[in-house]
Amino acid sequence: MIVIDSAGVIQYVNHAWLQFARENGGNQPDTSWLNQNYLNVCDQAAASGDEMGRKAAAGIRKVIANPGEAFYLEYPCHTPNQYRWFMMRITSFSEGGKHWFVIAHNDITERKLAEERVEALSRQDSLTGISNRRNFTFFLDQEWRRCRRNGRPIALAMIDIDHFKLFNDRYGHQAGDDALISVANSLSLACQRPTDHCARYGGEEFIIVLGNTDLERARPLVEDFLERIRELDIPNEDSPDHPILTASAGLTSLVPSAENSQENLVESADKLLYEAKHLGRDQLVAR
Ligand SMILES: Nc1nc2c(ncn2[C@@H]2O[C@H](COP(=O)(O)OP(=O)(O)OP(=O)(O)O)[C@@H](O)[C@H]2O)c(=O)[nH]1
Repeated sequence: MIVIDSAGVIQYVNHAWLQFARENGGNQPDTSWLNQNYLNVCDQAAASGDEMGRKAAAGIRKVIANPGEAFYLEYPCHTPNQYRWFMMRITSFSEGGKHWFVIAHNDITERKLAEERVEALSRQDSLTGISNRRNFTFFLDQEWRRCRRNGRPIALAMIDIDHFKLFNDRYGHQAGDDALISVANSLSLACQRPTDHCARYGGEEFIIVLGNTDLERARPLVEDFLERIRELDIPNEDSPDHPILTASAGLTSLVPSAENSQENLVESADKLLYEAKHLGRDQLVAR
């Protein structure tokens, strides 16, 4: 923590400040902090392209201009081998007819790590560990915009496990969960390009987006996804169609434009999946 005057000149530094400076390679003597202009330090950082330096300087000036206000800034401060986040807090007090400004930096790394863990979990399907529908929507939106900018096609496939109710009824819900995990693993292994993404869309339904891919190129890829599910060789002996776990898929592709939407893409794939189910399951319908 430091205290500055209204010109930005440091009047006081506490023990923790000095210790942090020593531990972080500052080899200046402890007393040299006093009378340094902290605003200048931030301005110099800003001039060398440091965005946080610019924000800090602006925040300090704002509180100096309005001493009743406070300013908070969360900023990363990583070293090559340490992930760190700090929060800078600027408040003021009056003493001897003058305003003084307290600048405190608190280590908030633990909180940031916890927030990042929560954020990652909120994007993940809790059973299978692959993306959930929310994260898929986010990815589709990015990929849609990219393909629209570049005038490139985007393909989308809906894949639904066949007769999964019969599977659950015969082998139990836990075996059903294990089967979903195996299917998810095999689909995510197959989706390796940065422009591809697979997610669990709902119960026994998976969704795959293939950026930069037309129908002709997408078709064999989705056929391969269905083959990978067959190759898992998970018995589904009560299925009236096949004694192993299979899936049906609907696939479509379009070039994003003002005349169509992401919802159109998903709806079309869903309709084609419905057709695949009605044609006898364990197959792809692509159009
Ligand atoms: N074990 C398990 N089962 C699930 C999960 N989510 C959905 N299901 C089951 O998936 C089954 C889906 O049944 P239906 O929608 O009738 O579809 P289906 O039996 O696969 O039939 P078709 O799709 O027409 O081939 C239901 O029995 C759900 O309980 C899950 O997380 N774990």
